[in-house]
Amino acid sequence: MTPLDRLRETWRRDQIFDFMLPKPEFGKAVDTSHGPILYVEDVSVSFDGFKALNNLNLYIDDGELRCIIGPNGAGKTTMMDVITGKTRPDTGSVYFGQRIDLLKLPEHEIARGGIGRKFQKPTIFEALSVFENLELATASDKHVWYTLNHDLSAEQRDRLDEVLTLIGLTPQAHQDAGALSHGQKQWLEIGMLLVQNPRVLLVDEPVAGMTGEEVEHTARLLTSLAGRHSVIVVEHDMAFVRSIARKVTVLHQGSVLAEGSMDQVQNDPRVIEVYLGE
Ligand SMILES: Nc1ncnc2c1ncn2[C@@H]1O[C@H](COP(=O)(O)OP(=O)(O)OP(=O)(O)O)[C@@H](O)[C@H]1O
Repeated sequence: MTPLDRLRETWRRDQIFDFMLPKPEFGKAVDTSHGPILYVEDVSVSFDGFKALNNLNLYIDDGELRCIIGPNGAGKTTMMDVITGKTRPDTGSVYFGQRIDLLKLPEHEIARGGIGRKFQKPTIFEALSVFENLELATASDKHVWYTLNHDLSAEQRDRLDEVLTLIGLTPQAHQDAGALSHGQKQWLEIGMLLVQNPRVLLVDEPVAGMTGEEVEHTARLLTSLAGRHSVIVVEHDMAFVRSIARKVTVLHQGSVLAEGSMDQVQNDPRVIEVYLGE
């Protein structure tokens, strides 16, 4: 890639990344004194009369790792869309901690305010290095050229180094992100969310298309995040879910069908009938 291509790529304007938008101040005000960090209560969403979510109730505790499974069309993506403000429910309430009503906030404020979402397809800057991608995601001034030409504070640099170690990409820090493997790109994108210190991370099918080794690395990464972040993982790969699961929620027809340990839900006859017996 020539320097001119690199410049063009850096100035690419076909995507607005959440991290380019201003950061609202409510992140630290999230009240988790009663345990949950997310309250999804009696939420229903209809598309042309079809109920994608049907009185869904879901509570995620501060710092927990929750796996969400369920057959195609169960409402998993719609649930994430509601939490992140992409879809507004017909009825119900969604709170971030006890006080912050997510239904009153636009999507970008939810993202910048502490609820990060990792889509299946990575959206990294391929022409920039791994480090520069993280640097951009960290920055408070979102003008790309400004960010890449101004020094990080010692604290920001420490956080970046910490995240590089966490995602296992320290040796690749100065490689172009475009040259990374599929799995490494996914970890970089998780890293770009982590440098913003989200309270909640929603991760959609993180291991799709990964090699066995990459799957293992992803399992270690996601389990290491629990405690400091609340992590919600939507995944169809049952071996992977088993390897990371503490508590599992099974969605079916827009509602919670079962919830509990992996062993409990795997042995639940209703779950076997609608999902695991497929
Ligand atoms: N924008 C939309 N317009 C109409 N129907 C929709 C829309 N979005 C989702 N649906 C429908 O709502 C239902 C729930 O979809 P959703 O994508 O949430 O399920 P899912 O559990 O994520 O499925 P998958 O595992 O296949 O990703 C499906 O029947 C889907 O076709």
